[in-house]
Amino acid sequence: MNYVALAFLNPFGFTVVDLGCGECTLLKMLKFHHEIELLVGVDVNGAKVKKRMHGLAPISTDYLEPSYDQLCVELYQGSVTQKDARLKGFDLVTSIELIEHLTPADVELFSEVVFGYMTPKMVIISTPNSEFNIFMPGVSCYRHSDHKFEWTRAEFRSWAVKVCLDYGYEVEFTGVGKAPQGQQEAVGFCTQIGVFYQLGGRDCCKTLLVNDAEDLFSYTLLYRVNYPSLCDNNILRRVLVSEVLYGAEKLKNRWMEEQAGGICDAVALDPVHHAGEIVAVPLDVLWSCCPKVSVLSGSLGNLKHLLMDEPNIKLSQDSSAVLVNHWEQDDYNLDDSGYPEASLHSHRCFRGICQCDY
Ligand SMILES: C[S@@+](CC[C@H](N)C(=O)[O-])C[C@H]1O[C@@H](n2cnc3c(N)ncnc32)[C@H](O)[C@@H]1O
Ligand SMILES: [Mg+2]
Repeated sequence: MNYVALAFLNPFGFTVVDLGCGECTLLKMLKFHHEIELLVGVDVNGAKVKKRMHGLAPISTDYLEPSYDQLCVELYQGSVTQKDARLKGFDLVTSIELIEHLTPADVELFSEVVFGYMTPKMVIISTPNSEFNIFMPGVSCYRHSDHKFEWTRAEFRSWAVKVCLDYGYEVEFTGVGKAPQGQQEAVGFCTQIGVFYQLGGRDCCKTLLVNDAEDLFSYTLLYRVNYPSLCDNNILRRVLVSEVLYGAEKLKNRWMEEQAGGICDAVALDPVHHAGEIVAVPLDVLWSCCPKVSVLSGSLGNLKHLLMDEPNIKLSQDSSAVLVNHWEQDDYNLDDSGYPEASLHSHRCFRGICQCDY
């Protein structure tokens, strides 16, 4: 799929269904297209889907470094000859090497379900081109024992043109797998592909009129997963908190290095003297020194607001600074309100980062 084709679709998050998804090979490739927000697979053979569906689960980096992309993957067991209301109105339906496995009567139902009921903006259908079989050693009839037919280019074209007339689409033909030199025009591609575009919106043509009472959920949901996304407020907070803690720790370490190498050598290196001390890293310093923190929070005000009720972050009483332990410790000494008291002796400062004795 190229970006020109995608540009024809909804720019605010695409929805794609792969009919006859089998082992989810196409879905596994499509999940890397950032534009796609809902990716659905349907196959009549549920066992086949179940065997491979976990390959569509998010991996550890999706959780550790989530992006703003949103993606939900759903897999269903069901037949393309039956309607399911959850599959209506998608941007794109793909059907790769499926229709030749259907009886002619089921191809009719497929056309009605896909173009008349699901009414996607775009449909991509691939099927073998029987004219190419002369180049396939050992193929005397069909390429696969389960094929109910294999069409010539003219037969595919005739079916596709009828579908367009019936349901208000236009079609372009292409393919993959070139014939030997000089014979491409006479024979065509190994696999022929029709790319169908819906004409003039969903209301202009013979779409099947289905009212809500008739809407069906005939497919069985096998798998559903939401990828972690920074659009989810809980995930945004989790990532922001870890960036704040990381940034504050780094700034504190820089400050300690400065202390150790400069004026307060003896003091800074004496762990006993500093036990229980806390370093205050001002939010505005974090904001300007940690690009990820500023990008994730959007503004200094937001940063303050987002951290205020965060149990894993200790803020100073006026919420202007993050408090981190001077030395690696398990706990701070907190007062009754849960925060260190504000009797700050800011006797050692570096870029606004202060060591405070509580
Ligand atoms: C040749 S495989 C193609 C699989 C996949 N599209 C690919 O290209 O790797 C055909 C798939 O269509 C599925 N299939 C056959 N009849 C179907 C039907 N009526 N509804 C949904 N899927 C069907 C089969 O179970 C099989 O997984
Ligand atoms: Mg096939």
